[in-house]
Amino acid sequence: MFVDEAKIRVKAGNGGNGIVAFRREKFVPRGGPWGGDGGRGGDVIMESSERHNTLVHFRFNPEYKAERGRHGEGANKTGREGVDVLLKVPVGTLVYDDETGELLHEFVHPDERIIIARGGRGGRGNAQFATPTHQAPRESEDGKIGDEKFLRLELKLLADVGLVGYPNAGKSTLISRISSARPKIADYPFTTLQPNLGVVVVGEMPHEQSYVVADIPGLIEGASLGAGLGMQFLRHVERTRLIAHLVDVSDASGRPDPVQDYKVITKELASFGSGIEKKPTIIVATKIDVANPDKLKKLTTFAKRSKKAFFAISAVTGEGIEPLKWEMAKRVEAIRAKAQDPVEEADEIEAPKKKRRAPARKSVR
Ligand SMILES: Nc1nc2c(ncn2[C@@H]2O[C@H](COP(=O)(O)OP(=O)(O)OP(=O)(O)O)[C@@H](O)[C@H]2O)c(=O)[nH]1
Ligand SMILES: [Mg+2]
Repeated sequence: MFVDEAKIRVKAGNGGNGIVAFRREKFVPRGGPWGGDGGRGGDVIMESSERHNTLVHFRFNPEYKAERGRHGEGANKTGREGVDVLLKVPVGTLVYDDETGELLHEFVHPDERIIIARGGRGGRGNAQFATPTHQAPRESEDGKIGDEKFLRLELKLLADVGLVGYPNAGKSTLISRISSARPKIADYPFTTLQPNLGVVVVGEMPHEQSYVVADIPGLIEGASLGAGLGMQFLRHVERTRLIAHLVDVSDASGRPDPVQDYKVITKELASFGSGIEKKPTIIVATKIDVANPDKLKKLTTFAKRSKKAFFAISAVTGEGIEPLKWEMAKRVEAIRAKAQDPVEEADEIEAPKKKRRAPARKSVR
């Protein structure tokens, strides 16, 4: 099970206090009460977005506070409302109350919005307490406390990029170089028996981007007919946005022609029948530290002719790894942005209202 998790604290703004004030002007000898109400505290809002696919940004920054409402002012002026805080979460995120374990919300669609912590209401100023028999009230209310919650966010990871290729092509080695996944790596085929998912982060906070890469067992000729192991795992790359097709250009592959290798695997992908072979694909030549120059040249030429993006990497020297990492980020981002074109208006869903924890305090001055 590939689950991303983050724990955060959210605090909505407290309401501003209402105040006690009386009108005092030169030609108005007994001015009435005119203390304004406090402003409402800001809410903490969560919204699902297709731009995010992991929760890593919450692990960098686990605390979110909305602004408090300003206190009321004289002349019956209501205090300014606190500014809300908006947290973007990936579609599929589950939000739990970390203290009770209760599931508060599941984001199913893009652009769903909930108030996860509600700002406190502003307190009333003394102007609001005036009645015909009580014309100079000296009472006002304090603002109410904004909600505070400890949340656990959970997300089942879906891969953005699928690594495919023959066994031993270097798929697991690549994922271990670019993410924190630590799969088993060995120089025999079918080392990977289970798919591995890794979260790749590029750039610095707050401009970082992250995406999920899936490393699956190698494919071989005849995989679609049941040879090897890889086919049953192709469903993990069925929904990815991008394929990185790794081709070994060293002599370690034991096969003479990398272009032929590429074609064989592509044919197997096509036999799976869900259009994986038609996904945007980057061709990646691997093991260039020990490349057979003829093989590398042949694959390079082929990629150029077929107008496919092409990268050559070595997991041993690190050559080409950074550019590939960024290119994948760029493409994933572009495909996400495209997918995000508004298709339908999502409903606004509000979190169930919760009882206020702090009762209104009435201050008499
Ligand atoms: N010289 C060199 N060896 C590499 C490179 N990348 C991977 N290898 C070696 O190639 C062998 C296979 O690497 P893996 O990453 O396990 O290959 P895989 O594609 O995950 O293989 P399967 O899991 O069997 O499909 C290992 O011995 C790695 O050390 C590289 O860039 N240069
Ligand atoms: Mg592997």
